[in-house]
Amino acid sequence: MRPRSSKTTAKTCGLSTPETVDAAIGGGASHIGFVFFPRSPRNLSFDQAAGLAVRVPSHVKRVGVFVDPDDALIEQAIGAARLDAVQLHKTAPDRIAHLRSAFHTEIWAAIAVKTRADLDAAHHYAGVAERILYDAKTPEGALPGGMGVRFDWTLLDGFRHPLPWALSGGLHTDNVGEAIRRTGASLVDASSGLETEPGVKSVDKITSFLQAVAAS
Ligand SMILES: O=C(O)c1ccccc1N[C@@H]1O[C@H](COP(=O)(O)O)[C@@H](O)[C@H]1O
Repeated sequence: MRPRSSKTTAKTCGLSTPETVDAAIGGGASHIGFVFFPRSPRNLSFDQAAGLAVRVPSHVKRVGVFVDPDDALIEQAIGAARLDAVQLHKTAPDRIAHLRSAFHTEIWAAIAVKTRADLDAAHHYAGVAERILYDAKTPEGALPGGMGVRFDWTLLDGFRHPLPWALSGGLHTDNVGEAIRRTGASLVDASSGLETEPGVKSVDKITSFLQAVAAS
């Protein structure tokens, strides 16, 4: 059991319809994630992202999810979806430093976690990212996120976080309360746990997830 200084907030990720964006906003999500990765079943075109982004009020932050993106993708996505932050998977610290100085945007560095040693990568992002996202390591060849895989939350026990952080990987309505109590996360992030099939978000699952976070 870990102490928390304030209520936990939630990012609902991989949204692709107006109904699910509205459900996330109405349910109290602090962040909404839009995926820009062609291999993902949640990938958005710039036009789709622009249409969804206009529904999001300013108190809810728009986060773009990328896998080692090139500059052109980031630039177009930031413009289309009016992103407040970018979440970068499999992106080296020097590359992140470049993107940060080129685009002056808030950066979340995703760390893939399976063992305690994996956490040490977080230290390489101090000074170049605003937040670490601890996500589960997925199987070789699979998408680096959005797979519903969780990691052993006890690995975070006693770890000295170099930056503000968020917890993700396999979270859903039935385990998010325990995840928050166990880790003390102040921000949690879920994607596939809010779906009926890959890429198809459920309004009911989004609503119950956000209720579980609020009740924790
Ligand atoms: O959601 C995706 O398709 C995705 C693709 C590539 C990188 C990250 C992706 N999603 C992120 O993965 C984590 C965990 O997802 P899940 O809850 O385990 O399904 C989450 O942060 C998503 O933003």
